Amino acid sequence: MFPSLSHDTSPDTTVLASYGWDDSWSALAGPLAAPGAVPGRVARVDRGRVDVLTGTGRVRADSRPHALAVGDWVLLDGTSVAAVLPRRTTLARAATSGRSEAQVLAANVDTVLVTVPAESAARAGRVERLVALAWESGATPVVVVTKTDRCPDVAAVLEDLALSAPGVEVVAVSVVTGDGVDDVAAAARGTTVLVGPSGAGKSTLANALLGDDVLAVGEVRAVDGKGRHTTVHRELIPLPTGGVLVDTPGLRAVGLRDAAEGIDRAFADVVDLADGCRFTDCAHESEPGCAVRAAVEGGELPERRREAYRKLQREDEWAAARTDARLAAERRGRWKRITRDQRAAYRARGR
Ligand SMILES: Nc1nc2c(ncn2[C@@H]2O[C@H](COP(=O)(O)OP(=O)(O)OP(=O)(O)O)[C@@H](O)[C@H]2O)c(=O)[nH]1
Ligand SMILES: [Zn+2]
Repeated sequence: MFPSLSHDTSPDTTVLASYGWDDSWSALAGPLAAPGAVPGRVARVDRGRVDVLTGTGRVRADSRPHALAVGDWVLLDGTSVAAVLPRRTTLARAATSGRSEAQVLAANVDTVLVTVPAESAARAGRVERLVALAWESGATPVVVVTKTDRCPDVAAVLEDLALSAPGVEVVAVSVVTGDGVDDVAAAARGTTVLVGPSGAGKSTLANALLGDDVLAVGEVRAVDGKGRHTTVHRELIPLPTGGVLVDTPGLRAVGLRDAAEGIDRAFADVVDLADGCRFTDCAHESEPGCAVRAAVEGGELPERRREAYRKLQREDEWAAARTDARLAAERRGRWKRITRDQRAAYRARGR
């Protein structure tokens, strides 16, 4: 009933596959399917409405009551979302502007390309934060050093970053010379997002990855289901080298939230050392028998790594406390309502 890749090579399936549809999505969709349901991927989210890319074109659909994100796979019943397939990964950040919930930036992302301009790569703090965010989401981070044409000693930058992102692939690219564009394309496995500070070269790199399909920044040519070229917003774009690029605005500065595991993975070197601390809840500040501080003093661990780890942990704990405070306030509110309702019921009975 659903386009399955191994058995069906119709144009619809080919188009759907270019958005990332595969046999495992098809298997997940099966049990949720009502007759006539059409699978598609969310490319754009507005209030209560979504743009869904299906095998036969773009459909504007009513998403209520689902809370959808770019990258979600859904089943459409006409122009309404009948079902949402379970997410493989969820890229979320702490919401800004005083709200304490997380904000889902994209769903089902496989690869997070963390861009850092070669000239400012020494400020690795941002890289560490974004690598932690990527690990936490369930995706695989790749560090991309951009604008290498402007940097006299790329090798030193790469060496430095390897310390800031242990176990993470690091690639170097210059869109000016073209060096490394193929490496980035190869690293962009599955559904990919580009994250990093403003001016890091994300849009330029996206255009380079998209090759000839590019019209201008903000617009690309895409082939619709009928084989026509149409201009679409660049939210979810098939890459000519395979994979899909998701453009998520607002992925420059991110706050971490509920990201303890992601942080630990991004700081695997520090966590390894922490196994040797005397206290299991050691904060690596002034506790006796701290193996992390001993490693810093012995020159095995850069002090900035210890500091960066603590900083992200504190931030994450603070976000968690804020969430707890909100939940507590909600509980209080609910309790007030319950007692008020009870009193009202009591009075009503007494009459
Ligand atoms: N020298 C050099 N300049 C580059 C390279 N890639 C991008 N740039 C320039 O860097 C500037 C910023 O590039 P963008 O692609 O707009 O950066 P961005 O990360 O998308 O920035 P935001 O949209 O603000 O997040 C532009 O002037 C680009 O032309 C490169 O490989 N080498
Ligand atoms: Zn310690």
